[in-house]
Amino acid sequence: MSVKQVKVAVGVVVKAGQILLARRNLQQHQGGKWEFPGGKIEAGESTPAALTRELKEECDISATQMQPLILIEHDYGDKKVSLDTYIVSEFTGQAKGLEGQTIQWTDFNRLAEFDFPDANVAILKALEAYLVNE
Ligand SMILES: Nc1nc2c([nH]c(=O)n2[C@H]2C[C@H](O)[C@@H](COP(=O)(O)OP(=O)(O)OP(=O)(O)O)O2)c(=O)[nH]1
Ligand SMILES: [Mg+2]
Repeated sequence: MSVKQVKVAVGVVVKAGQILLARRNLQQHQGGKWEFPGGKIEAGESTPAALTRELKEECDISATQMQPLILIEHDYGDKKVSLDTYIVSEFTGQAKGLEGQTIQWTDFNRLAEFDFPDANVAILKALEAYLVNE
């Protein structure tokens, strides 16, 4: 049996204390859940390059500053993911959902109200620690 494994670049985009969320389309893996924008890293591509490309493709923003937050390995059973997660602290452009997905800016302290994929629990913990020390 082959289990799909993908390397994903994930961006926690922060602006004026708010965080950018996108809702995964229903037909996707983990469909209907909220996520931090991002996508698969292509062969030979660095994580920052992949994240910059995905943020432009999905949300129409150009990231200009990012730093690593945490690398999460998670097994969903039907798919294994490695989420190389960065904080995107500066960007240009105005975010919009270019792939039909709903996007939303939210305060950090309201993130618990959103239904995220299981792998994101560890991202939220790391983000809390990051924001406390900022
Ligand atoms: N972008 C993103 N993906 C996440 C998060 N949490 C989480 O478990 N994932 C998982 C869901 C997917 O299995 C994978 C992201 O893949 P993707 O967005 O590039 O791929 P996709 O499902 O849209 O598939 P594709 O059509 O692009 O091939 O990582 C998150 O916060 N952001
Ligand atoms: Mg994606």
